[in-house]
Amino acid sequence: MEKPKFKTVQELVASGEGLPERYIQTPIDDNEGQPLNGSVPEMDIPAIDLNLLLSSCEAGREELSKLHLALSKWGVVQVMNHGITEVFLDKIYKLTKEFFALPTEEKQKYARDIGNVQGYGNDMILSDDQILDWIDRLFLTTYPEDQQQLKFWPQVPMGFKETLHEYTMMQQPVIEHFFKAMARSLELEENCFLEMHGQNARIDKRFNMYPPCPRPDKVIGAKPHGDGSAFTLLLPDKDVEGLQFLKDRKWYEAPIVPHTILINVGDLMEIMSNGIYKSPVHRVVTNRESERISVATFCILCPEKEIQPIEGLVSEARQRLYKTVKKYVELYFDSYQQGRRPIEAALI
Ligand SMILES: O=C(O)CCC(=O)C(=O)O
Ligand SMILES: [Fe+2]
Repeated sequence: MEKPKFKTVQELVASGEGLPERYIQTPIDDNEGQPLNGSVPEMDIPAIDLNLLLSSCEAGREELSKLHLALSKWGVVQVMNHGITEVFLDKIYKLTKEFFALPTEEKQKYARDIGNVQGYGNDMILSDDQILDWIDRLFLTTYPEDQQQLKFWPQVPMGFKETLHEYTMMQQPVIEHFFKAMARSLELEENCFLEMHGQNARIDKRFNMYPPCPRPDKVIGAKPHGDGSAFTLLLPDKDVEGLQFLKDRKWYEAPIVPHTILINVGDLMEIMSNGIYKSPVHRVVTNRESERISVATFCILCPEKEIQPIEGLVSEARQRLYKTVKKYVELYFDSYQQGRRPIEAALI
């Protein structure tokens, strides 16, 4: 199949050509005229103990209310005690860094095809007037197995494929626990989200690389967006900040807490929770000095399943806010690149 003609940001930097116009943001109204790299306060999100969340002791109940508070206020928590070892998480970071450090020709072996999101490349270009994000990425569906496109799974660095497979398997119990904990924190039957989630729920992974940028005041790493997932497990860079969340029209920096997993609510959970848990808008800013990497895991519900607010969360006092949606992911990709929030299309 024909490969798209693109230059990744890493190639652009290496070519020394200077900064193309296409990366320069025109003023955007939600940053209230602030330079993109202005300093912002840190958000006060709690670290939640995943093990404790499912325990019925007093401490477990307290943990559930901490979860409820954080997800309704920010839509984000740091999760500790998730059962994935520090050594293993470090291996994921190391392999991701090594992949992006490979020569261009090697990475291009995994370049995505036109019309396919899976594979290696720069920001997806969907229209001529789109302002591009300062990001290169490798996007892979890792579960279920019949949706994997193994030709995009890097052969080098050695062990990448196996580790990725192992990581996906290790995440399954974390995902299941988190779905159950969210249900319990909303006083729902603990399997209700998992049942809506469906057997063929998909897990997508995005390895993100943000090279150092000559104009962090005018160029963005990832434009403001909410995730189209049920929720996202994120390993943000361990040393380099840049991830910010929007709350009440103000940006806040996500703290770096090594070896925790940052979990943010996605649009699908916002719909299922009838808006109680928020899918937060977030962005990534760039900096002049350091590259930044992150690894995002998106839990996507089976696209054929209908998603709607859980009955127990609709009442006279809390009217139903969202329509029933199907194939949300397709709708998502179209709106996302046009800078619109796809979830608005689901509002009643
Ligand atoms: O790089 C990050 O920290 C966040 C990436 C992100 O928001 C995404 O991949 O959806
Ligand atoms: Fe995101």
